[in-house]
Amino acid sequence: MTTVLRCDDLAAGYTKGRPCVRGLDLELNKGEILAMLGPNGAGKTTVLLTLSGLIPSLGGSVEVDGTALKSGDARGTSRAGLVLVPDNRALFTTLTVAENLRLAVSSRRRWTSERDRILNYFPGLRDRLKVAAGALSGGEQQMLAIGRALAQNPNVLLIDEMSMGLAPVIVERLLPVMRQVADDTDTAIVLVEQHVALALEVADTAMVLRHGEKVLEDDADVLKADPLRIEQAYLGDDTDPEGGVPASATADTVT
Ligand SMILES: Nc1ncnc2c1ncn2[C@@H]1O[C@H](COP(=O)(O)OP(=O)(O)OP(=O)(O)O)[C@@H](O)[C@H]1O
Repeated sequence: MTTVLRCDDLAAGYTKGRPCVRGLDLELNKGEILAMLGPNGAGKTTVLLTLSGLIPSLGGSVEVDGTALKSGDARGTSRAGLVLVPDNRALFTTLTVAENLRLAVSSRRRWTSERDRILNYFPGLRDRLKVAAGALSGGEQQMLAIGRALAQNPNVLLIDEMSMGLAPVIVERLLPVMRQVADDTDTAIVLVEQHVALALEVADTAMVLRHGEKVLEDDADVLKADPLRIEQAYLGDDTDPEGGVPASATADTVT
């Protein structure tokens, strides 16, 4: 097992001295999938933005493949092989599918082979290569966003709310592809996901963040067998039903 992503005592947020994520330790091996779970506002997106250098960290350290990342250095982070698929997908909507992919492939020589490798994961895009990204369905756009990230051959792929705006049936199809990618390429994947049960099906480990702190971490199989632990981690001490009790972790969605 080789650790590819490690963060120690990470503090993250938007105002110096007022972190909304605190004391986060995280270790991920090559080819492993971590499901990062938690209620709205727990800090999941903030962690991904910090890991990818899009916002500076407020404390702690992050390493990719043993190399310490500089805080807020998005370019250096991307060079280290850490790639984010943001929740808004950030596609060039007026460019075609092929053009979006082409921009992510660094070598002209490898373009065709890289394109075909990505289309093997997402065969639904094959007939859509000449279509503008903005004209794709939500599921196709997500495939393209992930495909574009894969074209950068990441060591670590961070995917924020892959299922945002997608029907569960599409999510059921996409998540196993991420498992396949991790197995084929040894890419480590952090999945921020609201579809808890589906995420646990493909993940190796899972953690729950709540109010900016890790309140639960275990093997995905162990948590799958004991969904009450996840439910309790989401709830914390908020037992007031008026406050909104989340759906069971056995259900498709916990928000
Ligand atoms: N740009 C911002 N400026 C200031 N505060 C922010 C900003 N974005 C998020 N926050 C705050 O940071 C905290 C964590 O938010 P974050 O979006 O990371 O949570 P999340 O777990 O990803 O939630 P969700 O599941 O709803 O996306 C929240 O209190 C949120 O209001």
